[in-house]
Amino acid sequence: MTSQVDSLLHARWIVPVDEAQSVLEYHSIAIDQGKILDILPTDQARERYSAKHEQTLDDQLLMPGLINAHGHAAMSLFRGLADDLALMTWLQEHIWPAEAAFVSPEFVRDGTQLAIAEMLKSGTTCFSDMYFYPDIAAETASDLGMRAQICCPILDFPTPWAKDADEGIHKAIEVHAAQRHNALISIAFGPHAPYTVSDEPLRKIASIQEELQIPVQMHVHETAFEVAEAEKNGQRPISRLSQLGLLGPNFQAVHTTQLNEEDLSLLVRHNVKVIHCPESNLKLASGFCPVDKLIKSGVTVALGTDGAASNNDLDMFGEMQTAAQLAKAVSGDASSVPAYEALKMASLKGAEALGLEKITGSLEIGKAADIIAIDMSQPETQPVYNPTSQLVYTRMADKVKHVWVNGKMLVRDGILTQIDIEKLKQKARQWGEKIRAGDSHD
Ligand SMILES: CSC[C@H]1O[C@@H](n2cnc3c(O)ncnc32)[C@H](O)[C@@H]1O
Ligand SMILES: [Zn+2]
Repeated sequence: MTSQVDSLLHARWIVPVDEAQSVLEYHSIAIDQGKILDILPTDQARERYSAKHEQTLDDQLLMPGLINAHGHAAMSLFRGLADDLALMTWLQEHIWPAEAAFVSPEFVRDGTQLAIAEMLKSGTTCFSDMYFYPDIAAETASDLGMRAQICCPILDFPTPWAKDADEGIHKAIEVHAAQRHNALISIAFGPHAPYTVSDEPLRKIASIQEELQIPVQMHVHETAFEVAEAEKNGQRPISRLSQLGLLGPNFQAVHTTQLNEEDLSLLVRHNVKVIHCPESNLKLASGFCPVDKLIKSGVTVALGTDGAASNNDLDMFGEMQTAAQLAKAVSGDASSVPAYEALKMASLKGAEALGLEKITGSLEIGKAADIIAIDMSQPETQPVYNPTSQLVYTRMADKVKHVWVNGKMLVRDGILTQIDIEKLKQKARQWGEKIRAGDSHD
């Protein structure tokens, strides 16, 4: 007697991302109702299960979908608008004026779709977003079947979405309530940075997040300039956030390129999650996150691309490679962030950072079927001594063949199943023309 399941995937390799750092050969995954029901040797799977959809993935590797733990999805429409600039010049003289002129619900819908198309095609199945109109971003991700943490933006000054921090907090609570039954979407507070949000709203966020258990994501210690400016007022930002009661296991600190011993011990003591965005830090010359030191101190470090205007792509395989290589350069130790650790940062650690580790981030029985299939047959991946090494140190994003989120196939043979890519590219080109012409909506 065989058990009937929705899908059965037979793979040459499976990298589940587990404690044992397993690499399974000739194993299969049984999927039912969007979840992983079983992982077992293929000969046993053929005896035990029959499936509505059965696929044999010769020369392919199955692994958890990647988790992009920090970004600004709709900024894909600003890709290449302002390059080769330091953070504050880039933000104040180029990005914030462009956002004031062009960001609208339609901009966010189209830009988020463009980002999701790019992320899915390169193997990301879950992303964290911090941008204006988070209600629209949540709806867009959910409609396309993508998993996301949506961080509602909170800044002291007027933005396209809220007139001040108080309104941002109020609207964030509404978005949280509206999305609470959506299995694909989780909502977080997104206070932008210590230099754009004052003490009063931060205290408010600290108390609400504790009560409602809503995560908080924030750019923190991104540059030496940020920390030096804060020190002029007598306190480093991490120390200030600690005093305001914001630091805790639900706090996601993005960047942290500047950490002294006191900062580090606060992050450790409060079990703060760190989100490392190496390519954005390199491009904006922001500094280097001491990843090796953080991991050795027991801090959960996840990976993010940041927005496409500061990266300039949303390729998490590339980010993994950069993270593994940069960690070695920064620590002066070639054994820092070995391949499997980089893989964990882009999957299981990402899920842990976003509080989604019971749902996604690894291939485990009972978790959602958020899975990607990688073509390992190309010349640049031969020979395969160690599949994990190929995944991190060679060019892999273009080898993503299939993608499933919650058991639903969103990419088949490299083609998006839910998105009309030609129509989407046409919309992106139209936005590009409008923005180039400086033709704002008001
Ligand atoms: C709160 S909405 C997001 C806000 O952040 C801006 N942004 C994009 N990238 C960065 C970065 O690396 N550091 C700081 N702020 C960034 C984005 O343009 C929006 O205004
Ligand atoms: Zn960012």
